[in-house]
Amino acid sequence: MSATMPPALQLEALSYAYARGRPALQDVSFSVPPGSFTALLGPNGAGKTTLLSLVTRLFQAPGGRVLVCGHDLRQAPRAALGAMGVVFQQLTLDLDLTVIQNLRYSALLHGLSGTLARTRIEEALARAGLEERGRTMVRALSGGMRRRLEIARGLLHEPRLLVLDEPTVGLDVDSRREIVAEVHAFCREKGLAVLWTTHLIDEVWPEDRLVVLHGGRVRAAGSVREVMGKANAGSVGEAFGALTRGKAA
Ligand SMILES: Nc1ncnc2c1ncn2[C@@H]1O[C@H](COP(=O)(O)OP(=O)(O)OP(=O)(O)O)[C@@H](O)[C@H]1O
Repeated sequence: MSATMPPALQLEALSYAYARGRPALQDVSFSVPPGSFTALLGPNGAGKTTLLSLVTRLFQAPGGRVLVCGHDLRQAPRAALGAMGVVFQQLTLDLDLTVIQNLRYSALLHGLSGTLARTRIEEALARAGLEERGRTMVRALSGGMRRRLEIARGLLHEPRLLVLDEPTVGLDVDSRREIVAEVHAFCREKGLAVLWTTHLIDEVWPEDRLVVLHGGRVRAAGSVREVMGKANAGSVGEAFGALTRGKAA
């Protein structure tokens, strides 16, 4: 990875408040280095989904900056969003279309057609382990298969950054473990940067980057070892407990 490459994602001083209540995010800054797996770990209500809504431009922060591979989301939204694949927390597949129809529709939205689209769809089917299921209605797939399909769909346009909002919610233990391992492997093999939000400490691997969010604030960010050091903890679980104890200010 080139030392001059900009971060895959850079967040600078992001804050956000819903109409009622206290701010959901306060002065959030961190970056996702190119090719890294960065886990955004926070308990329920920490602000993870709100943060991803700012990163995907569903919401606009009143100040601060979001840069995707060096592209400012506000100044150059097409370039910024084009460099990013997204997997939202809620399923966004059409259950009454086939696997291939869902992929083809997304390919078209990304401007992919003809042979290129067919090649990318074949790659996506293979990546999701759904080669034999292309003509199956999504409704007939298991939860794990649907998630794999969504992840493969998010990679159709070959983004350099993939952001996922608690992608294992609702999956059984085996599917969850497999999907966590697959995305880690893909990140390592293809140099894809990943921002993975979760509240589950066992989804964080020792070589990951880690950002701990609590009460809308970044409590610690860095390598897993650095975050554990900051919390004076012997494990990710201990660090998470120490950094998220009590009410956030
Ligand atoms: N539409 C909304 N209107 C008002 N407050 C909201 C809204 N959505 C979220 N919040 C509040 O903003 C804060 C952050 O919520 P958010 O959903 O971003 O957290 P989260 O870390 O994704 O939590 P979870 O793991 O439960 O999804 C919480 O206090 C939540 O109650």
